[in-house]
Amino acid sequence: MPHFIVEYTDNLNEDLDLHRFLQQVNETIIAQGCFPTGGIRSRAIKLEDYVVADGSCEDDTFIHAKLKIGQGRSEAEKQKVSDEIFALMTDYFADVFAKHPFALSFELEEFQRTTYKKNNIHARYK
Ligand SMILES: O=C(O)C/C(=C\C=C(/O)C(=O)O)C(=O)O
Repeated sequence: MPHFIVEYTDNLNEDLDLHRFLQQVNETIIAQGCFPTGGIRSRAIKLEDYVVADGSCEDDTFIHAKLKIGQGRSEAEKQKVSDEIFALMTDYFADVFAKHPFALSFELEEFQRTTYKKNNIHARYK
């Protein structure tokens, strides 16, 4: 299951349309052609308890996203999906960057062990 998980600080709440962002993330992942559409699960998690830097600025904000995938993709495939997702994030959150003290980051992580899975959504995309 490619899992896309984005965490965001709650002081960004009013500035974000995360459903539209997650839709675009899924479209980006599907367009790669190497991830099963029925396995893609994206979600956003609002952070209420966090500290940025030395904690002196309550207006500090951040967004961190992670794409978790199974093993087997080439380095080129992993680099391409990472580059495209971070480009989307940079573009999508450009207004946030202009308006707030803001840290944006992304990582790709591979599951180190086989995941346990049972998923009947795949049948829809066969
Ligand atoms: O292999 C994995 O665990 C991740 C994965 C796909 C998973 C599913 O399709 C699923 O859970 O149904 C992947 O393509 O990276």
